[in-house]
Amino acid sequence: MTSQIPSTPTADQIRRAPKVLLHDHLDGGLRPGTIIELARAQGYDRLPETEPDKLGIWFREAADSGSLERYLETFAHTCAVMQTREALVRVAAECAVDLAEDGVVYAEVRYAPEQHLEAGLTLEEVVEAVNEGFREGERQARASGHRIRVGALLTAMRHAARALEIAELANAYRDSGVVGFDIAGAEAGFPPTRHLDAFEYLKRENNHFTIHAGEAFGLPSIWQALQWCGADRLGHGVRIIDDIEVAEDGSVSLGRLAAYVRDKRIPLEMCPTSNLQTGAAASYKEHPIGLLRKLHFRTTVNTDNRLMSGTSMSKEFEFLVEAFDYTLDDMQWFTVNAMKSAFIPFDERLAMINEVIKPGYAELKSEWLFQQTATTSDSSRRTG
Ligand SMILES: O=c1[nH]cnc2c1ncn2[C@H]1C[C@H](O)[C@@H](CO)O1
Ligand SMILES: [Zn+2]
Repeated sequence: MTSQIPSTPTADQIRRAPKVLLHDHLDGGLRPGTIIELARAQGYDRLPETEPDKLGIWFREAADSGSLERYLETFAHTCAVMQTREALVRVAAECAVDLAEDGVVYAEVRYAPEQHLEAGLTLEEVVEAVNEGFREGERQARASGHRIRVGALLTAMRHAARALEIAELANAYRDSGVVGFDIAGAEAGFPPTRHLDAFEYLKRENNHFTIHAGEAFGLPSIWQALQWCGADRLGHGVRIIDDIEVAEDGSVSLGRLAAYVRDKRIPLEMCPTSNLQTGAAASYKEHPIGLLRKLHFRTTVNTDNRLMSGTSMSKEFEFLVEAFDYTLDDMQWFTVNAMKSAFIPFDERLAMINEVIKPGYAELKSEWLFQQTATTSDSSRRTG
């Protein structure tokens, strides 16, 4: 019999637990201090604050608008300072280091190369700079005792018309650090089928892609992403809840689309705090991830934009532990789900699960078991 560890993990255990992150934007995760330094060095004078703590708060509050469109406006400042090779290398390296220090062992970090061309870089130079930064960050993390592997996802902006070009770029770099493709940006009015040529190209190339869908717009967006475009995963996908009915007696019935998503094991890249900010969910307790996890959808936990949401993988798990009483077993379930859904080869995913994730959780659980015996024998000595 496998034991179910009932304890609520502490913040320290959550941080030390191995975590896997599939949905994190490079331009949504800069350190506030880095933005300020890069802005000074580059003569960018439009930052709303020039002191790191205040700038961090400004991003969070500005992103707290309840609207995806207003949330996205804040990226003008981060993209503005990510236009040179040096800036991109630095931001990518710091991203890998910050994730590793937070206990993330595998991450797929996305960005839109087309948003980093203003100072004259080519698309290829952008990809190479970010790759160099990720490799540098992995090295720095290893030197300070953390292990992380970071793959890049290339995003095309859904309001623009460069998706095929970016898909070709992702394909060209698939053996050099880029593990897949994505589309992002305002969802309403920009359905995924606008970029069908890019998705069809990637399918012909046997390549992988995820699509932001079912975040600000509902079921039609998810349906198109899966049934027209053939997405391997859904970015957010939170609105799949609109196709699930819970009756007063607690019985649950799934519509055809929700059943398809669950039965086909389509990974949902859920980002709770981001969803609260853009109005896709009202509170952590009411976030659909609770029900979706119970119903065995292939749910994963993600950060989306650590800067705009003032979050980290550990914080997202802390919020969920608080809202749903999750245990280390639940955390491991989400983490294994995420690793299974990654875009790297199957044998490498399996090795991460068996050699890194499971042993990491086993160690944390064994600490808990020893604490239990210590507490029990202490109290039996006292009472005996
Ligand atoms: O949650 C999101 N939904 C849609 N688009 C997003 C989200 N977070 C970030 N983006 C956009 C803004 C970034 O500039 C772009 C590439 O990372 O992706
Ligand atoms: Zn996103």
